[in-house]
Amino acid sequence: MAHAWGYAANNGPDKWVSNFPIADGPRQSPIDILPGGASYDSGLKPLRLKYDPSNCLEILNNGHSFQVTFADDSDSSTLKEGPISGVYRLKQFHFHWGASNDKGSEHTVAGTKYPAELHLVHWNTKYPSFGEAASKPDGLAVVGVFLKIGDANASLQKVLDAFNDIRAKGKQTSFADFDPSTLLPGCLDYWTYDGSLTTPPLLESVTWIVCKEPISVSCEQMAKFRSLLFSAEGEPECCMVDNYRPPQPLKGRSVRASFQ
Ligand SMILES: COc1ccc(C[C@H]2SC(=O)NC2=O)c(OC)c1
Ligand SMILES: [Zn+2]
Repeated sequence: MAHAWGYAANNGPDKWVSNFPIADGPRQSPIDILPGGASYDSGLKPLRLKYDPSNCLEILNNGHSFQVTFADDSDSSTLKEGPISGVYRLKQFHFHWGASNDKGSEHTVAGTKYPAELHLVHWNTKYPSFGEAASKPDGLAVVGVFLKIGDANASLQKVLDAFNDIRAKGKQTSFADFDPSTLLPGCLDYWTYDGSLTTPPLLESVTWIVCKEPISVSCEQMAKFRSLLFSAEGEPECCMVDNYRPPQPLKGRSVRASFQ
């Protein structure tokens, strides 16, 4: 029977190690980013992101978050340069958020938690597929973007408007013609470090690229995130909130900054 991990007291992040021992591994994510402890690396290139809205396929509630999935059978939506070498294809994006605005992000910055965090997941095309890449040390590159309470985000609203069709676990609906670059901050300064998936199987295959500048989200939009359910139709309703893993030990890793 597949292990039913989650974010509750009985199956949450502190319990994952029993079925996924790598949870105590040397390069786990997320981490608390200390700007003073990051070293500026002038060799780091600007992020080169190119997304084709026509690759956008669907939006689904997977019981842990919601994700927007992209066609990844060509190099039309890619991440290049930055800290990586080669070409990484966009596979999906999803979010993590809290029950209240004082928590929700996975990465933190000098202990500061943001109300939510966006993850744009890309896989290295030196491998034949996303599944293959997910098990390789240089297989994945995830761009993380913090969300900060402020003005309503018009681009994010397009995603939230699809929520009525995916309220329960397992629900999905078509979602087309969306450009994820409209969810990026104006400034693409970033921190980067070697890490892992932040959910089981917690594979240590992610080059993390965390943007310094947040994007905005309104209080009303955060309430919409919290209207989703961890539970499937017909099950007792359980609000999808606090679907974040707390920061993990750095274990000697260095964090580099693309900016001074
Ligand atoms: C088996 O492959 C997987 C499994 C889970 C995730 C999602 C995790 S990883 C992250 O950054 N945030 C999350 O919620 C994944 O994403 C790359 C890849
Ligand atoms: Zn994530």
